[in-house]
Amino acid sequence: MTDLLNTPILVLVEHQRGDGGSWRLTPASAQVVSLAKELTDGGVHVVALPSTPDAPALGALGAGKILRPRLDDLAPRVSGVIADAVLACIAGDRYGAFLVPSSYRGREVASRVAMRLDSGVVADATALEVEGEALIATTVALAGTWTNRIRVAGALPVATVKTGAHAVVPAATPSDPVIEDVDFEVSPEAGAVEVVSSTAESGTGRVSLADADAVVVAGRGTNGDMSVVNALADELGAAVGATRVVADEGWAPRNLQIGQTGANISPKLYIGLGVSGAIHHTVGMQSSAHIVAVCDDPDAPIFEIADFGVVGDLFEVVPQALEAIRAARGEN
Ligand SMILES: Cc1cc2nc3c(=O)[nH]c(=O)nc-3n(C[C@H](O)[C@H](O)[C@H](O)COP(=O)(O)OP(=O)(O)OC[C@H]3O[C@@H](n4cnc5c(N)ncnc54)[C@H](O)[C@@H]3O)c2cc1C
Repeated sequence: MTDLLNTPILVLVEHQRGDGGSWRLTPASAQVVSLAKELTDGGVHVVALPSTPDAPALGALGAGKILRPRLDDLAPRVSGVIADAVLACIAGDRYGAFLVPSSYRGREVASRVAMRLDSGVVADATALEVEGEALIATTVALAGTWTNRIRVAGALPVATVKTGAHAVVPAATPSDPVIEDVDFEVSPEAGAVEVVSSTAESGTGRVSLADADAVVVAGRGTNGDMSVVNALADELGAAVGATRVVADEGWAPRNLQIGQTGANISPKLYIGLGVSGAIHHTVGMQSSAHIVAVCDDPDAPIFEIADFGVVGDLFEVVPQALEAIRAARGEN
């Protein structure tokens, strides 16, 4: 059981467009708000960027206040602009910590905010607790062989939290969060960045890598045949990921690459198909809760971190697995 802070925690939350075009709180943000609630009895305030934030979802999680920076025509894609907005929000109260989901932009904003406040920052925390009045972050390193507990010091401890590090926990008493508009000045360095163009990636129709509870990952062993990977992902409602080899070969888009030079994921379930488990890949998935591997090489390093491994040809194993899943669901 963690000690508690007695000051509010500020969380920068992310939204995505839902059905009908309204802004919906992302699952990763809901997880961080739930985690923050367990670390303080001073309440949780959030910084939300859309003009119509998802107040019902934030209320269900017990957030007390929604701070809405006046972005007007400023670009929310520029991390310097968001850091300026967050700093203005922080100035309005005495916060005990600032937390952000571990997205690419989240890490950038967190480090900018920490630098401007001369505070410590930890990226990709898999757990947070309070000891006395100190925030302690847990991170994993070196292919999951090391766990670090790091005390985050400074005026306002800052941490980015990995997706899947905490469950979404509805508040015992839902709130009706107050929405407060916050004016802020854009710093010269943020103002010096201009978004020239911005193009939405065409959706795959699947859940995104960042928000997925389950991810099926294609390795070189697929030899470019993504059909089994897609079939298993669709059966499980999972996202599809890829190793760098698969992205390099053009068998999957680059934004699906997981690892040192790709995305960092920690879903409840990771399934690697024809993935050897090179360290450059495993650094990006080693904190997944359950790791399943199908690979024909019994000496592949993926089996050292797998909870469940099958040594075999993925083109024989996956169809059998699909049949078994459908039979268990009574679909056959
Ligand atoms: C600086 C740097 C950064 C890198 N960044 C990344 C990164 O971000 N992400 C990343 O993934 N990699 C990265 N890499 C590359 C990384 O080192 C590995 O080369 C890569 O992860 C290997 O991908 P793989 O597992 O798909 O292929 P392989 O290592 O070739 O493994 C394929 C496995 O599939 C097995 N197999 C073959 N056929 C079948 C079959 N029919 N059924 C079952 N199993 C089969 C093989 O036996 C083998 O074990 C980086 C490398 C460098 C140098």
